[in-house]
Formats: sequence, structure tokens, C-alpha cells
Amino acid sequence: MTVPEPQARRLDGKAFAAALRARVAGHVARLKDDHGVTPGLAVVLVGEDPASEVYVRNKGRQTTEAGMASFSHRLAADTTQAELLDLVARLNADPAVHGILVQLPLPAHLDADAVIGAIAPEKDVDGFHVLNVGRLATGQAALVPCTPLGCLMMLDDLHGPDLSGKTAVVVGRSNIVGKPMAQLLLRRNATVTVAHSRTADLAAVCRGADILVAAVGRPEMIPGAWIKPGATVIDVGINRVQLADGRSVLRGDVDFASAAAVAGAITPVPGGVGPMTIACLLANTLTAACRLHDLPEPEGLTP
Ligand SMILES: NC(=O)C1=CN([C@@H]2O[C@H](COP(=O)(O)OP(=O)(O)OC[C@H]3O[C@@H](n4cnc5c(N)ncnc54)[C@H](OP(=O)(O)O)[C@@H]3O)[C@@H](O)[C@H]2O)C=CC1
Ligand SMILES: Nc1nc(=O)c2c([nH]1)NC[C@@H]1CN(c3ccc(C(=O)N[C@@H](CCC(=O)O)C(=O)O)cc3)C=[N+]21
Repeated sequence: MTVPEPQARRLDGKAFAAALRARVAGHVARLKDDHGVTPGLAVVLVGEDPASEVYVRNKGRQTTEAGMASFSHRLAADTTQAELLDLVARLNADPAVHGILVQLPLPAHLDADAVIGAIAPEKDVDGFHVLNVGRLATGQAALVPCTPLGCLMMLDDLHGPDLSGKTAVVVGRSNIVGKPMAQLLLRRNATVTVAHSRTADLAAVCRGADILVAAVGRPEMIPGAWIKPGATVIDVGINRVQLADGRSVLRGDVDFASAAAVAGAITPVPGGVGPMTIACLLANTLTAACRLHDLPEPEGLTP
């Protein structure tokens, strides 16, 4: 008789995100009925990156499905810094806009830090403005970056809101995923290690993790052999990979098959963190709208 492989619980981000969007839509309907406020999200896309096009279209559709107003601004690849800053200033001043997202990366001739710095912090639904970064780091009410927020919501659902005594390893130290993820895990009382390209013996570091978050951008870099038995694995990586037969597929930063045989729970790619990111963008837009109108914000949408 063959012994069945132990199989991790598959964390269904797609279903979790659908439930979160439904909850957001309910609050949006009430906000409209009771206060006449329709949350609005403006998405700015500079240039014609095909991957960003698909992503921006999905965001627009899900925004309207949640009952919010969606404003899409597509600018030519040769847009100047001054033109982009002018658009941001108009969105900052527009009372119908509660959330502003400038799709990254920007073309190389534009200064992303300056553009993010120009967004009104209270409309910065990506949570990338230094004021929101500082508020998150100091435990004040911030707008929290969507991808780490989505990861945290899935972790809260699985482990509850206290990770005392657990070790968490975040692989990747970017401003949009790795660093804010580490802050949120710290807030949950986990003992946090942030690993990156200069880390020595990454395999051993990963093997110490009760919770492993991979945000590297290298397809299937983390094998099952690096995972502590029973660990929770959150795979943030979204990597487009060309198969031998010419098909193009999405792969995470974790080798799903070998990892799922060791882990206790794991997010798939696609259908894991990605859909949660967009759902959290809608949640942040609702939170921003409530704060801008001095209305109580729904529970459970912020950490
Ligand atoms: N699911 C979602 O919604 C989202 C998914 N993503 C995906 O997440 C991944 C990471 O994105 P992002 O944080 O923006 O990426 P960045 O390229 O900004 O950062 C990657 C990080 O990984 C580290 N790294 C690179 N190679 C290695 C290595 N061999 N060993 C250890 N660490 C390494 C880098 O280290 P160093 O700092 O030393 O260079 C860096 O800190 C990508 O696949 C991206 O597509 C991103 C955003 C949202
Ligand atoms: N200012 C800014 N904010 C961002 O949050 C931001 C950004 N710029 N630039 C690009 C990255 C990437 N990102 C993704 C979000 C959702 C999916 C997603 O929904 N993925 C689906 C699959 C999508 C598909 O099939 O192509 C999934 O994983 O199941 C992917 C990637 C947000 N980003």
C-alpha cells in the first residue's frame, strides 16, 4: 500500500477575495443610501504595458461591480513629469475621487518617488506615500499597501490575530511588498526576519519559518526542501513563464508541488494573493472615503 503524500491546505485567495469584495459592496451601498457618498477610485496608467492593461481593466471592472465610481486615466508613454504631476493635483482636488493609484513601474524618464509623494496621503490607496509608510511603522492609522494587507487578512483567517511565539520570514525587501509585510507581521507579534539577495544560506533561514512569505520575482525559486513541515506559505510572486510547448503561464516564487507536500497551508498562483490585492484596493478606497467624509469606517478592513 502506498502512503499518501501529506497535502497542505490550499488557501483559496480567489474565494476569499470574492467574499471581501461582497462585504465591501455591502458597505458601499449603505454609504450611498445613508450618506449620499459614492467612493471613487482613479487609476493612472502611463504607457502601454500589456500586462498592466489587463490588470487595470480588471481593477476598473471590480470597482464598478462593488458599486464604486471608477476613473481611468491613460497617458502616453512620453508623458512628462509636469503633466503627470498636474493630473495628480487635479485628482487630489476632485471630491469624487477618494483613492488614487498610479500604476508602477513608471517609464524610466519619470520620477516615481516624486509622483507618489505628490498624491494626497489620505487618497493614497496603495499606501506608498512616506506619510503612510511612517504611520504603518509607528502603529498609527495608515492606508496599508494592498498586497501585504491581503496576505495579512489570509493569515488572520488561518491563525487568528496573534502570532506570538511564531517565526515569520519574508523573502524580499521591496517598499511595496517585503517591508510593509514585515511591519504587519511584527504588529501581529511574530518574530520577523527579512531576507533578500544578500542573505547567507537562504535555505536555512526559510527552514526556520513557521510563516514564510515569498516576494522575490523568481519563478519557483523556493523548493519544498526549504520549508518547515507544517509551515504556512504565502506566495506573492507573479511570474509569467513560457512553457516548452509555447504556452505562457503564471508561476509563483514557490515550487507549488514540492512545497504543498511539506507545508501546512499554501497559497496557489494564480488564485492566491493576486485577487486579494485588488479586493484590498477596493477596501482601502472605501476606508479612504469614510475617513475623508468623517464617517465611521467598517471593521475588519484595516489591520
Ligand atoms: N500578487 C500581487 O498582487 C503582487 C505580486 N507581486 C509580485 O511579487 C514579486 C516581488 O515583487 P516586488 O517586491 O515588487 O519585487 P522587487 O523586484 O522590487 O523586489 C524583489 C526582492 O527580492 C529579492 N531577491 C531577488 N533575488 C533574490 C534571491 N535570489 N534570493 C533572495 N532574495 C532575492 C530582492 O533583493 P535585493 O533587495 O537584495 O535586490 C528584492 O528585495 C514579483 O513576482 C511581483 O510580480 C508584486 C506586487 C503585487
Ligand atoms: N501602483 C501599483 N499598485 C499595485 O498594487 C501594483 C502595481 N502598481 N503594479 C503591478 C503590481 C502587480 N499587481 C498585481 C495585482 C493583482 C494580480 C492578480 O489579480 N493576479 C491574478 C491573475 C491575473 C492573471 O491571470 O493575469 C492571480 O494571481 O490569480 C496580479 C498582480 C499589483 N501591482
